[in-house]
Amino acid sequence: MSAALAEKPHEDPDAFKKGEAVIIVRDLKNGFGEQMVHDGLDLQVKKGEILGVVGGSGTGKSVLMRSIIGLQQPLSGEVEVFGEPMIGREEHEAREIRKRWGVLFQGGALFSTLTVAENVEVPLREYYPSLDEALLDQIANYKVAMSGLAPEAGAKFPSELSGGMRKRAGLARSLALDPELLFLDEPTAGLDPIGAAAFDDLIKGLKETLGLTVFLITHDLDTLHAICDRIAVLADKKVVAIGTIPELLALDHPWIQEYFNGPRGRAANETSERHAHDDPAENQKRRDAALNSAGGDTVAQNGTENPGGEDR
Ligand SMILES: Nc1ncnc2c1ncn2[C@@H]1O[C@H](COP(=O)(O)OP(=O)(O)OP(=O)(O)O)[C@@H](O)[C@H]1O
Repeated sequence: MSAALAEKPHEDPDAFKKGEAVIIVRDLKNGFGEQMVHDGLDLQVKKGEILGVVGGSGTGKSVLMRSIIGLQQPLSGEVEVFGEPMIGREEHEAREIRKRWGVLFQGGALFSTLTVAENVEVPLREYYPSLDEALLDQIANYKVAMSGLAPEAGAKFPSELSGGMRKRAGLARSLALDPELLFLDEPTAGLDPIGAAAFDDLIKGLKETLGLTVFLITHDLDTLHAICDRIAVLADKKVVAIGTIPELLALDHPWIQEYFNGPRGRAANETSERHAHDDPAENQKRRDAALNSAGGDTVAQNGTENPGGEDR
């Protein structure tokens, strides 16, 4: 689908064939008191894609995610996930749909009095109360490993983790129920560049191996270049454009031009072009090295904080 400035109130409802769109948002309106956050927002997320959601601070990216997952009651509009209407559903119906997605909130949103493994077990206990303790532990350990944490991390409390480890622990919990769809709210915010690149690789790897669809809110230009299939731009209370980076760059929209063509945007583009010409084996080595030096494993093994790097 090519990028288009959404001058009309509704995105093309036939943009994807039936069943191809995992999320459909139509004519969404959200507001708080006098302030309208969304006014006629349309969006479709295609099965199997990583959709990056960008926009200036306060444009309503998190409110959009909260509306889709049912934590924010919109003023009006429609939200469909997996072909199921979400607004006004009975709790027991919504629960069955919720089971099919995982969410990583900005700070990880871990329970501070539970260990990482116990945090991962929370959704398992909620949805499968008859699972025995041994199986719960086994599943939790598996999810901890999938998230790139060392086995020792499962027994740690969130306060004993670095920022990078907390993100991975939150990711482990979001994977607990084998989701088809992942919501990630600024997953690389606050990570040093190496840790952020390793996290990007982890998400991309999970998407490819598990066939996940990913709704990814981010400000991180490197993430957009490295792993997003398409990008939706929020501005003026709606999705003003959606497409690949080259498609967005072809648009004459001041925020888009400033964002992708400003100094940071150009630097991210150059980095991604450089990596596109890398040898795949070298890329793998780079990823392994990044993973080993990222906050995650290092901290899990020696219990010390990730030696600081600047946030990206
Ligand atoms: N519960 C709430 N009550 C009142 N206003 C809210 C509430 N939640 C969000 N808002 C307002 O809605 C607007 C959009 O917030 P949101 O958190 O979605 O922005 P965002 O695009 O995710 O921003 P950022 O990039 O800074 O995280 C903001 O002006 C915010 O103050």
